[in-house]
Amino acid sequence: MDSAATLAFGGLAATYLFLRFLLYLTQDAREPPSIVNWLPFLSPLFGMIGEKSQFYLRLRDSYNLPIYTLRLPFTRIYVVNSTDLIPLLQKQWRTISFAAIAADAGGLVGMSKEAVKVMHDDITSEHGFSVSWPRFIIPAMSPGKDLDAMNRAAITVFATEADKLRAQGVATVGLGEWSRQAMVIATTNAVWGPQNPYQDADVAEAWKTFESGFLTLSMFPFAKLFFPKLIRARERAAAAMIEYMRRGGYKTASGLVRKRFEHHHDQFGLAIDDVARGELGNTFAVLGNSTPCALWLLFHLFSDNKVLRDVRHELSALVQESHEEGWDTVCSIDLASIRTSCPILLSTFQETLRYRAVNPGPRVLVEDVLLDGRILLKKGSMLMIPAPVQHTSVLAWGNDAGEFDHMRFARKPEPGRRGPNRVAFRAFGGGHILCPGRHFASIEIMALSALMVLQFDITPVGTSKWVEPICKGSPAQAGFPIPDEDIMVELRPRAPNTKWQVKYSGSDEAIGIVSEDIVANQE
Ligand code: HEM
Repeated sequence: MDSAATLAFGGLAATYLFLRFLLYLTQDAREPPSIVNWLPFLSPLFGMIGEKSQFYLRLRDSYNLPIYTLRLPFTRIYVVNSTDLIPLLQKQWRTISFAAIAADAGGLVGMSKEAVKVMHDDITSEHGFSVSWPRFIIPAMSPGKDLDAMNRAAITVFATEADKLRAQGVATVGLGEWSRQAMVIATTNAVWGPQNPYQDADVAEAWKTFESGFLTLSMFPFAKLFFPKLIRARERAAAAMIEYMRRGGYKTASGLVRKRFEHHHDQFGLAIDDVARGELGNTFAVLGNSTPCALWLLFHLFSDNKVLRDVRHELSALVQESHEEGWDTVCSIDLASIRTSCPILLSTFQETLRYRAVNPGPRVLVEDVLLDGRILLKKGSMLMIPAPVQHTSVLAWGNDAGEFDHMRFARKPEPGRRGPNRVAFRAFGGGHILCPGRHFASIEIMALSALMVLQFDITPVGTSKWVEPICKGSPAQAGFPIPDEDIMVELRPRAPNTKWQVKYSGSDEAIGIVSEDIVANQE
């Protein structure tokens, strides 16, 4: 070895030893054990980027720890495996904060410095902006007339889309693209009302571009210089939303948007343009999970004949037939009845959420926390409760945790078979950070699926065999995996000369999907 090589090798070895020592020195013995340190501060990054949610499953199975630390450059992440720790963590919602993450998104959607400051003020108090708004909108998103109006608006779009497809006869579509478009139009119409800016395909496309680069923007401090395309897309969507707000579009929007306006503008004094940019942030919550979730439910319903048969049987009982000149049959359905009369569809939906959700459940420590009087979590760190870790836990779900069982949530308790574990069901979050859109999204996605199951046969193009989609390129921030290639399918109307009359009458009771709603329904 020549002296230059010796010097380089010596330098590397010294740096390595120094970094290992730094790791040791800065890790408190009461913190969760730090793992994956073969290349200090960098090796966890390789796993997180390369393996995505599979990384956390591998670490759970290899190390068998209730909670562990991943050390990264300038930060650390505590990753939770143990279901038993979740209630303890949820009690500390002020200091193990989701609001702090939501507040950081203000800058990314281009809100003013004043607005971003308001979002960060009193971050641990229920009177602060970022903690109080999710509570403030709950009445508009809970069972009642506002929620019914939203679901009705979405279902009107689905019924029209189904009519258009039936009129085409056999249609060939990409299932992902078709369901995404139907969900985007239905959901955004339901949320932003008759003046919905996303009705303009150009604005919807700009939003899609911005969404795909959101994580990139959040990671690079000089994003404006390096990613002009993303910034242009954001500004295109922002301009449309600002115009919508200035024209008073929110006045005819859903209760959700009206409540947000009242909270952000009337109570906290945000400027109209900032409120509008806030709606870009809201679009992540509104569309991010529901669109891919709808695809996966359709996939599970149509790719397994048994599931399709069971769900179709259940739904067919809700259809009333009559006759009208020019039609073989007129079929009428009130989709409000799927909430109470379709336990197998509901169970298939819940199982789809359990089996497919990959949300990382991120939180930020805004203060030091001594969990259970023994586990130290340090201020400034991140904490994650990855949904797939909970959803595949054999302890929580039994030996068949790795299998898709469409009856899992519908079956009566049986000796020797574990029932659903509600704490380990993380698709909608839990405790204080529980998705307020869950009632709307559940009805909406099941309604779309119900119409498709009743009206169409769907088969992959050129074969009757469905293939599990590969999702290697799915974006890291996606709440559900996005397939690398679309699933090309043929949609064939089951009874071509049938007229469909679809309505949604509404309901005052929540569907029991998360434990918080099941308890509330029983009270
Ligand atoms: C299948 C569809 C959906 C899923 C799986 C889902 C999932 C989630 C999850 C997991 C969280 C909490 C984040 C966490 O624990 O880390 C959340 C929060 C939220 N979701 Fe959803 N969501 C869905 C649809 C919707 C829809 C349609 C809306 C609005 C119309 C919505 C509005 C929100 C809001 C506003 C929050 C923030 C709550 C807070 O800050 O406390 N979601 N969602």
